[in-house]
Amino acid sequence: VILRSNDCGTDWVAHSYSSDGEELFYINGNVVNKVAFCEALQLYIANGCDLKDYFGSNNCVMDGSFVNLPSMAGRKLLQKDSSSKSESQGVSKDVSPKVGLFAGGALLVCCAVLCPCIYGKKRKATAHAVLTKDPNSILDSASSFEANSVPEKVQVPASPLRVPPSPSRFSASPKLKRIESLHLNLNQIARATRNFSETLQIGEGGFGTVYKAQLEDGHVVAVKRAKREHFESLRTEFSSEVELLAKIDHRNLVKLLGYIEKGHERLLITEYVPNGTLREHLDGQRGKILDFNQRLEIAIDVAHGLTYLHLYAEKPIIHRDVKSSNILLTESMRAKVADFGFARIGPMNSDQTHISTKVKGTVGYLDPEYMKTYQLTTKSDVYSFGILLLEILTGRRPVELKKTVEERVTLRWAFRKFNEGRVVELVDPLMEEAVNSDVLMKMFDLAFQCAAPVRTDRPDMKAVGEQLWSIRADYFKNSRSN
Ligand SMILES: Nc1ncnc2c1ncn2[C@@H]1O[C@H](COP(=O)(O)OP(=O)(O)OP(=O)(O)O)[C@@H](O)[C@H]1O
Repeated sequence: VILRSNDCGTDWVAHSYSSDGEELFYINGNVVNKVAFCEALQLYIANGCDLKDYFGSNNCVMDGSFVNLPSMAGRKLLQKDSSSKSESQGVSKDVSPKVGLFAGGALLVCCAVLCPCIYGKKRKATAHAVLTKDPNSILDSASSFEANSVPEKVQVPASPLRVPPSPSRFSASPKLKRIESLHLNLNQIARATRNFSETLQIGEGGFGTVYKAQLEDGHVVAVKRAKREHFESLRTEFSSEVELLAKIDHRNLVKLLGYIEKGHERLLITEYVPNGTLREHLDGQRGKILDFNQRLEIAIDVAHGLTYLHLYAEKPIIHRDVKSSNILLTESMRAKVADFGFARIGPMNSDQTHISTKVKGTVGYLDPEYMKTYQLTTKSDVYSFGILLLEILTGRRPVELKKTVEERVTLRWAFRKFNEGRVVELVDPLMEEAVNSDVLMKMFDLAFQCAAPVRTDRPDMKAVGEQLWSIRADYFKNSRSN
């Protein structure tokens, strides 16, 4: 089996058997051990390379769980310029510059499923209402989900513990593009959007209006034009991190291409993703209803995008607004995580467990521990991912306002049914396919692990991706045997 990586340049990996049946693993023609081979594969995948079919075939699974590898090496190594390849871990030095950079952990975390507690606050308001919030009143707020409409974004005052961003550990990254590389100016964008013509509007969010624009070189991009009330938060919260976000390049993350700040205009230019949001697909607004396999693939894509942000970006990045309307789909139904408006750099030192910051995000997806303590970690994204996974499986929104009180909060409703063994009843009724109940149990179990009320009970995003891969393998095994 020779596997070429299209997305990761010319490196290739291969797997075969010797004449006496022993497994052999190669990276660029060099024999390596299985651990090094699997590390390389995992990091290929974490970097957005397309080796899924191979990886899904369980070649990197030993005794039912992924090989246990040293964790956290990947990000450190990704910062190095390609000349410093000798620091690769587990892969022999002369293997490949790129594969040499790949190393990472794969820890299958099996957390107990804890009864999820729901915290939230809802008010009739526009999507971006700013709330002033007493951190002690979070528990009370659960009941105020009643009688309201769309999820709203939340901001609360900063905690006095707020820590200023630490200086970059890896300031020089010569390989990475700088944001200026797009060289766009306001006039070009005005032309490309035909002066922000209504006919080119593709969406409206709390942040502003989104346009589809064709640049002079033919590239189609999305342009987000900020509303004036967000100028201040753009300046303080976002522009300092724009450069960092612009360096991120992963197939499951919407690429930020540029940011223009001039006069009364604040524009974000991003990759254009043509096939609508995950929420629109779940609502049946985009034609064919997603089948189970597509839902599983979307969950895996999102897990990969978030793993990249948490572990492999130049600095750990916390998205803070993971939700179905921020997942965009391509024509081939690949998912990309969008909307980095709230993204923050996470803890930089190993002795720092969290950063303290304002609570931001969308009600229904917000980590209750972060809401209570203002302590933000990558596990807040894991919580939101858990809620998203429930949405993907059930088709429901995190809060279903038209349902009875007992059924209103999807996490509570699903957890109760799950514990009663009624998992099949949880599945999106629009999806007609009958999915094996063991596979469903594992998916829901994973969603509840992610949405555990305490962050230490949640797996990290990398482990979530691995569990999804293993569920995918089970799903295919079951589909084949039926
Ligand atoms: N890069 C993109 N490519 C294609 N369509 C996009 C892109 N970004 C946004 N859109 C479209 O524009 C809509 C509004 O996006 P935006 O991110 O501003 O708001 P939102 O995420 O829906 O809401 P909010 O930001 O208030 O949470 C999206 O729902 C989507 O349909």
